[in-house]
Amino acid sequence: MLSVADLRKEFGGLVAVDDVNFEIGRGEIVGLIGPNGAGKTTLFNSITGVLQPENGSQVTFDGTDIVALETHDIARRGLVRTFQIVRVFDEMTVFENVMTGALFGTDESISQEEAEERAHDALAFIGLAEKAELTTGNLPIAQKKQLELARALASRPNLLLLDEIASGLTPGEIADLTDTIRRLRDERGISVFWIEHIMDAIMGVADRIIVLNSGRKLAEGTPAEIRDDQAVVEAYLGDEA
Ligand SMILES: Nc1ncnc2c1ncn2[C@@H]1O[C@H](COP(=O)(O)OP(=O)(O)OP(=O)(O)O)[C@@H](O)[C@H]1O
Repeated sequence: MLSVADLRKEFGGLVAVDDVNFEIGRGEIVGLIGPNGAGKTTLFNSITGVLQPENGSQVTFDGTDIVALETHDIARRGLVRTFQIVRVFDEMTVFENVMTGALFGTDESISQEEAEERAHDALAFIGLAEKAELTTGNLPIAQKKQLELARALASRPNLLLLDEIASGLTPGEIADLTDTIRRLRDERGISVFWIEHIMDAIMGVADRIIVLNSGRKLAEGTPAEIRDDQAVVEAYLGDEA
């Protein structure tokens, strides 16, 4: 469903993403790991229209070339992301935040009632229904992260891009979050592409892992293959795992 070919992004003389190629299939959970500065966030930004990649980069989503499209246009086609630093609106209620996803994330024009239904459904699925009327700014970080997921879900994504959603959470919260992400795939058919530094979060749930190092794809394989890959251990996992 997502096909990336020869993706390249430079900042001045620095090649942050260096001719990267990969595909993500329908219903897959794919992890993206690598050391700080490897180019993971730049790769996400180049796919989602936040950054314009270099000429010759190809990004195709469900058969459509999305390289030149704007972020909101890409989101409306079903490719939706969360951010490393949560970007929920603190002064709004939890429900109002999820409504922004339901109303603005989707390609169809839907009624207020339909949007409210989608928002309630997303909150219930993520396990935040009881918090719907609380002011977002007062939520603990784990619930803000759940809220980001609920807002993304309310916009009916086909592919969800998660940027370090497990950071700052306790092991118990990470286990709950991982379970939710697995359910999003199993029960809603949503594919997931997930940047993560916390190996316990990603290794147990990913079908496949892509490793970036200095902008290049260093390895790609099942979690077991990646753990055993000598080049990956030397570049990254030796410190992290
Ligand atoms: N807007 C920018 N302008 C200049 N250089 C940038 C910019 N954004 C990122 N970089 C550089 O590009 C490289 C890749 O950064 P990026 O943030 O994509 O890495 P990352 O793998 O996401 O790192 P982390 O795990 O720390 O989030 C780094 O050398 C970084 O300093």
